[in-house]
Amino acid sequence: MPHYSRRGESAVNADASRPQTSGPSPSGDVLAEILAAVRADVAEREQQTPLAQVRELAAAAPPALDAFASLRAPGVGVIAEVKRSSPSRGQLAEIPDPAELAGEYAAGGARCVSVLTEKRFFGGSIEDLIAVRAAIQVPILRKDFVVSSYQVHEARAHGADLILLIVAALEQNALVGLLERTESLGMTALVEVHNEAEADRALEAGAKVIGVNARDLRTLEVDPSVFERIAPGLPSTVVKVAESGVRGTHDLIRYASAGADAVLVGEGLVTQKSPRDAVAELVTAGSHPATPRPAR
Ligand SMILES: O=P(O)(O)OC[C@@H](O)[C@@H](O)c1c[nH]c2ccccc12
Repeated sequence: MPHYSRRGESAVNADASRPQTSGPSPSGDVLAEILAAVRADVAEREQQTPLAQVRELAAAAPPALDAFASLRAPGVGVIAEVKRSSPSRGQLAEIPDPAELAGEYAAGGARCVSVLTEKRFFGGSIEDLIAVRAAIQVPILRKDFVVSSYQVHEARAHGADLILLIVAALEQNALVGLLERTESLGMTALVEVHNEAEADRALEAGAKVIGVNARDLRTLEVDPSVFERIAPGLPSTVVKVAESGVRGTHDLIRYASAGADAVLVGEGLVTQKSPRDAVAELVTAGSHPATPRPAR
């Protein structure tokens, strides 16, 4: 399988379009840099709203929607992402009204809507999550770098149904604890992996939904063959999500034929004139995959 990378996606080219807020990575490990910033931001929010208060808000929130059931429905689901910028691509879209964009995604048939809430590198916020929750009824993924249970309660308090847990960002006991916390609040965890060792850790932790990210969060390089390598080794009971690098229906079909139950798409949607039509096109391609899907 040839190495597959798109123009402008290599770590070298990516540096030129980094947002001002992040700057070049001094360590060469973008994930470590993001995690340090996220820890500082969480500590600051916790000063303002203590954990006890966020727990109460989470307990009082309307119950989470069953994202697991949505993702298991027939056909390849589309998780459409509200994504303003990224460390690899700089600013992608302004998105002045994330609720409106989410409404377009839902109207186009998105199975779930992902909201990036990380501020410094992705230009998101909890306010985006709140606004999107008020606008749509489909399950919502809080997309962030979750390192503490504070963020899990915070997500639930503001209406998230799904949470991203990145294996590369967490020690195994932290991963297990956060997964349990997510499920105890009625939410689903999308557990993200990028290689076989991480996939093993996700399964050991009890992940029911596994996302294979084609982008290496340390170097930001995208290689869609990573999904084709890892997905066949996952049990058929696990919902498989292919993350990153979907720019059109051919990418969805490629992931579908490797066993994807859903694809997570950011850049390929936010840069479109009609995000609704772009989602609908992917949804249609996913409901009649050209290649037969492997039996489950
Ligand atoms: O814009 P893309 O190539 O469609 O990628 C979307 C999504 O996979 C990407 O935003 C993502 C996957 N895992 C993450 C973890 C953190 C931040 C972002 C991500």
